[in-house]
Formats: sequence, structure tokens, C-alpha cells
Amino acid sequence: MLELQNVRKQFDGKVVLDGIDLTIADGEIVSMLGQSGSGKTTLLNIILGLTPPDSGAIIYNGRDITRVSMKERGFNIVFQDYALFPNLNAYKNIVYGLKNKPGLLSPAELDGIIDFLELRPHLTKSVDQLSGGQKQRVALARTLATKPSILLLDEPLSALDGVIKETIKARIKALTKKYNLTCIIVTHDPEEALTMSDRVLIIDQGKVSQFGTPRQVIHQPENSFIEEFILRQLRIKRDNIFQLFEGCHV
Ligand SMILES: Nc1ncnc2c1ncn2[C@@H]1O[C@H](COP(=O)(O)OP(=O)(O)OP(=O)(O)O)[C@@H](O)[C@H]1O
Repeated sequence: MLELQNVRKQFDGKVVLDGIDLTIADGEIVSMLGQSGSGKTTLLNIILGLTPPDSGAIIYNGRDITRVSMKERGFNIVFQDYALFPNLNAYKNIVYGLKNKPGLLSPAELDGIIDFLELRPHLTKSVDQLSGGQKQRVALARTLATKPSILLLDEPLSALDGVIKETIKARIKALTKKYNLTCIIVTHDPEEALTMSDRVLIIDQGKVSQFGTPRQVIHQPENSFIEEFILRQLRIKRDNIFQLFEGCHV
């Protein structure tokens, strides 16, 4: 279980995170949703260990890890741009993180990850021969190969479209179940957050606006920001689609 207790962060005197409290259970998928500049990435980096909080505590399975290094925390991230090494093929990218960790992952476990993400036909391809969805899966495989105890994903679907988006969504859900992996996702898209997650953390100007299941967010919005930012956006999307068919007799 991961707990954040009263986490605060300022940059250049500007409050970016203002007393964040939350608890995430093992195996849970949590999306952090908020507008640009609301503090999502800062919070993700604080959990990862890349950015130290000014105050507050991060507790993981009962241990205070606030000052524990990123490496020792054992969490891992898939960055928004995937950050693949362009000079290495797909396979070499996947096993890159295992270089200095002999024995961390057995050959059978590596095969399991490759097959689960259906990457076997693409292993010898160079990065520029991979499609967006394939790059995303290689980046996921590379991160999973390090056996993270928490998987962090920064805007995992933003570069993907249509069917590929839905496939990756389903795969992320399936892998959290298969590996009982806690997964924390940053997104600015309400539809993505509500359809992928067990719970959604909505951040507004550095504060938790609501933290609840998708059902709670939709049916019991706790404040006008949720109404305005989340539900209104979804209604506009739905109305746009229905307007397409207005006057159309099919
Ligand atoms: N290293 C930094 N130095 C100074 N200011 C920073 C730094 N990192 C973030 N900020 C500021 O903190 C605020 C929150 O940034 P953050 O990247 O966490 O937001 P975000 O919700 O992830 O936004 P986006 O969706 O646009 O990526 C912004 O005003 C940003 O300019």
C-alpha cells in the first residue's frame, strides 16, 4: 500500500502541491487527472523519487520512503515520449534495464512479458521501424522487465489513436491484474481516466478535488470543478457525436 501524507511542493515560491493526502492499495489502477499545470507530473515525480517534496511523507508498505532514492524505491515509469534508445533494436531496448541486474528476471519471465505484449514479431526491428503502439508496448515491456513494485505511466495514450488506444488500455488493465501491479497514470483526458481506472484522483491547483471511483465521480461530483471540468467535457463530447446524426435518417 502506498500512502501520501500532507505532501507539499513549491517551485520558485509558487505552491504546486498543497497538502496531498491519499492511499493507494496494491494492484489498484489510479489515474491522476487535472488540467495543464495542476501539478500531476510533479506528484508523479515525487512518488517516483525524482523530485523531493518540501514536506509531508510517502509511506510504502509501512516504511517511510520520503528520503529513499529513486533506485531503492523500486518503482518505475514509462515516459510520455517512451524514451526508447534509437540505436538499439526493440529487444535490446527491452532488456536494457537488466544489464547490471543479472538474475533479476528469468528467461521464462522475459518470454512471458514479450508474449503478453505480443512483441515477438517485432524484436529485431529498429525503433524507427516500430509503429506508435509498438513503441508504447516496447517501452512498457522494458519497464516491466525491471519488475517495478509500482508502475507509473505518464500520459500513456496521448500519442495513440482509435483502436490502438483501446488495445493498449485493455492491456494495461490486464497486466495490472496478471502481475497484481499497482499502476498510477497521469492523464488530462477525463474519458481515459474514467474508463481505465479503479479510482480517479482529480487535482485542481495543487489540491485533491475528489478521489473516488469513476461511478462516484460521475454520479456524486463533490464540487463545481468536477461538474465544470470533467462532466461538462464529457457531455460536450457526447453531444458532438449525437449532433452528427441529427436529421440523419439511417
Ligand atoms: N522544475 C520546475 N521548476 C519550476 N517550476 C516547475 C518545475 N516543474 C513544474 N513546475 C511548475 O509547476 C506547475 C505544475 O507543473 P506540472 O508539470 O506538475 O503540471 P501538470 O499538471 O503535469 O501539467 P501538464 O498536464 O501541462 O503536463 C506548473 O506551473 C509548472 O510550471
